[in-house]
Amino acid sequence: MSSFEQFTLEQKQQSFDELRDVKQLFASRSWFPGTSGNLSVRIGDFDPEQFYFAITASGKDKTVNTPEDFLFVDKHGQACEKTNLRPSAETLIHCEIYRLTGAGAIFHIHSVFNNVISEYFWDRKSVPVDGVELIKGLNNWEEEAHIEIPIVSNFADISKIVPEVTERLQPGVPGILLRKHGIYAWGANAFEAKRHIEAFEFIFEYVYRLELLKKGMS
Ligand SMILES: CSCCC(=O)C(=O)COP(=O)(O)O
Ligand SMILES: [Zn+2]
Repeated sequence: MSSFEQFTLEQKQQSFDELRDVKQLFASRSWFPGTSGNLSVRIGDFDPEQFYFAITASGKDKTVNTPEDFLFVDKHGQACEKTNLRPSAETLIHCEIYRLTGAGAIFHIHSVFNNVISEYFWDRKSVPVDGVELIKGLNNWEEEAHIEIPIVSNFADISKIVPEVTERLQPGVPGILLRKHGIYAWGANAFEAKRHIEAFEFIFEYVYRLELLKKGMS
């Protein structure tokens, strides 16, 4: 079984650099209101028995860069190195998504569109999406694809959200909505996770505007 000590300083710095680039880009899009959101990238190969990832520290203003923005945790969400930083309060959700999918990166943002849509479709526990071109951004190339984006409960106690994530993850849908909270999207690497979160946000705005038009409320 691998241990965290195998990773070089350069490898660790590369993970932090990757997170910093995504953090800056998402901040420029106002995707981290009120210190919300968290980002992680896995380091090394995926082994369900043991894996490690870099994650944003909890409660930080993600629109600014400091030398203390990220830390490494193991598959249980425990810090790998001595640090005063606390990993994201939502680290356990990242741990579970890595365990279930073997993803290489997981990004979480709060937006008005993802919050409104999660509440609007809460009764059916998923967001139906029909034939929108940007579904291809989720790597689904089917003609007129139909997808259902799962919505799970939001609890202050994050450990209570995890079993719903386990139960509701949809094969072929690299994201999950937390009710009135935000979207988690993941991919094989940071490039793919970014593409997925962008596709989801486009889809949420599309669905929102279409529902308004249907009601004659544009
Ligand atoms: C003020 S946002 C509430 C917490 C949250 O939903 C979030 O995404 C940020 O939490 P973190 O501990 O990762 O800073
Ligand atoms: Zn959140």
